[in-house]
Amino acid sequence: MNEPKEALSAQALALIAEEEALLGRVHSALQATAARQQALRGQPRSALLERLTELRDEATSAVESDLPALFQQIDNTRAVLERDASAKLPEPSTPYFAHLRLKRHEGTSQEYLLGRTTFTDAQAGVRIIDWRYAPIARVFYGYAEGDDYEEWFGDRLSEGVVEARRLLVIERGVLTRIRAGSLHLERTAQGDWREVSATSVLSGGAGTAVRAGSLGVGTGEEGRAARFDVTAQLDAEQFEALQTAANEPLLVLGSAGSGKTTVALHRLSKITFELRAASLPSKMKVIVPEEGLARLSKRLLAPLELRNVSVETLDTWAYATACTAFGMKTIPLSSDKPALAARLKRHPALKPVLERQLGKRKTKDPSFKILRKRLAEVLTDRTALAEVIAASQGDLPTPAIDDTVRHTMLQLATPLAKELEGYHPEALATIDGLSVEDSTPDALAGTVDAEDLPLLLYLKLKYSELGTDPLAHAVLDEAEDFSLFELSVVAQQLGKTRSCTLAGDEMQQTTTSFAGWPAALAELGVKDAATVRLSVSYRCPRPVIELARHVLGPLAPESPPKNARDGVPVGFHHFPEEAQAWLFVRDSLKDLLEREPKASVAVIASSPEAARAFHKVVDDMSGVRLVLEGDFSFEPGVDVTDVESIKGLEFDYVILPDATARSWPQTDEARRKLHVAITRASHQLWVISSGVRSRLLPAPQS
Ligand SMILES: Nc1ncnc2c1ncn2[C@@H]1O[C@H](COP(=O)(O)OP(=O)(O)OP(=O)(O)O)[C@@H](O)[C@H]1O
Repeated sequence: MNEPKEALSAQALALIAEEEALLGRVHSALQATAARQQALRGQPRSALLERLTELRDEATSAVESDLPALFQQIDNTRAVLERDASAKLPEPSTPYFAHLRLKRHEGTSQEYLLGRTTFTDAQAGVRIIDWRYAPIARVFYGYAEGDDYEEWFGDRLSEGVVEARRLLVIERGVLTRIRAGSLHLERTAQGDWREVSATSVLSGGAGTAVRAGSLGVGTGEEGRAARFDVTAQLDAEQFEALQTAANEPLLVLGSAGSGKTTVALHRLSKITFELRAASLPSKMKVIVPEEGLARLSKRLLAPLELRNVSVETLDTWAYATACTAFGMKTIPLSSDKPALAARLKRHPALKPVLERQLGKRKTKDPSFKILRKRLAEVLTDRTALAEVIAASQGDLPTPAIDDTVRHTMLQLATPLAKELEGYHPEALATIDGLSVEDSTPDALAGTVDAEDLPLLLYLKLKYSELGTDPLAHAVLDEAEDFSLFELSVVAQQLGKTRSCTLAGDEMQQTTTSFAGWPAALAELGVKDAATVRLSVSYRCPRPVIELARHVLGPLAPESPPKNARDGVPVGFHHFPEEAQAWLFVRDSLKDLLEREPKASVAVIASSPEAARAFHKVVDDMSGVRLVLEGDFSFEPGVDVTDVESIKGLEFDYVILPDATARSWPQTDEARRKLHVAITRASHQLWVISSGVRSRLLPAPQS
């Protein structure tokens, strides 16, 4: 629980009074403007000008007592003339998220509120500026309260002191939180204000030291306070990254939870605003590797007023692009494929082999059928595949050759349905009602894998164009998981536009596709992209970051992220048997859900099979969901999921239920995946093991 302090200081009381009065002024000004817009909507500009002249004439001959009312009418009419009567006003429920007061050296003070819609009412002393383009926003993001600032706005130098810099939460029109430097105030459910201590805010609400042995730091209690808008919290490094020109490519790097997605999506918002084309969102695309992150990105885009931007997973994007490029309504996809073949098809080592094998073949605009046949020739050529394995330098094992050849041969077979054409349906009826080829190797006949689509598109590009609509900007999040083939197709969609944002972290690659940033940028045609490296870790507390670095071992970057906040120690729990371990987790989850019904918890297993097995232990508990296809609801409760589904996501609590040597062996791939799972925790992490503990974890302390 956040313990209220006894009584508020005079400084805190003055601050609350000032901010509440300011919000009151903003609401009145917005209400008055909305009423004026309503009253004058539909009136032609000429009528307004005429009315203004009349009022001025009246004022010259009016008696003194009538003057205030006349001046008021003049002001109103002028305000409407200056402001388009249909111009969008800030949303009164959340009109702004920050307050800045600057005292210039020459002595004048000026107040600015930061929001998403510009609004000025000079008479009421209200000025809301748009964080995306107002030059003064640079002062807000670049300086702290009390700092001297010095900024050039055009050719004018502005100097002074940042007198006030406050983050605010306004919920349904009510001010509920204020943060001014180290002073943090919160409105209680009863409507009073209390001061919250900095440590309790950082640790998620509990404010008391929590033993590693108990799960729960109070983060998901009833009545958890709304968060400050992340737009208000962007740090100077992140804000600077957003200043990259709209038509330039940008690579955003940084450790897990450093704000790469945040920067990429805010850049999208800024570019949309700068280009100011109403139809633009349809030409913007966010592409991410997995469904879970696609869903999260959509949620994050909503408050940035980018609901219409298309967010696609690599698979859905490749499928839609292939359908358009090959003029097909549907493409039959296999429902089952060997993991090793899928890895081979994404590996950069395949590219030179594919190019060499197919480079000699000249055909003008080959069809899907022809390209598929040519690709299959390579994928069934054992000598060519052996070259790919050798060039992968240990990333791909030799059995990948057999798996790929066998699988491709099955896909090349004529579908049984086609062979059986002409037979009477009754002769083909099966006992279980399924089609004759279902669940047999024949089910693969005539299909392609999702991984084949980028390869086929890449091959098509060798001979012709894609024929898809050009993109104005593309965000590629978790870009370390994009294959060179996918990047080359995105490059074609961007065309001459080089406007794109790649966000990534080489430590988080969970597939075999990463070829290194220089190769990725070259494939995308943006070798010279500006690169920013975000250095502050926001999501994870220090104990979690330390464990994540330990797990990476020799792969860990030299310097740890900066400014990690303190947090609860990681809980390590070892049991002789899995059954005991899981019963212990079940009881802990039950207890946690009772105490903190608003908490978000992820149980992240090493594989979908392990997630399914664990789920059986808790499937009778309400608020527990098995999520294996990325269909996260982001509701409070427990998501039982696997490591392949959670890239880019975050949860209050994370439990790793199978931290065994078998699930997490000493390989680079396991190190990176375990690191991804660990860094999803924003408050507390539990690592559960049974039998032989994973050697990637620190030795238990005796
Ligand atoms: N400047 C900031 N101040 C406070 N919180 C921030 C800031 N920047 C980002 N965050 C928060 O940190 C968390 C992680 O941000 P984000 O998901 O953008 O990181 P990421 O680098 O993309 O993570 P990952 O590598 O796991 O994909 C989010 O909750 C986000 O709102």
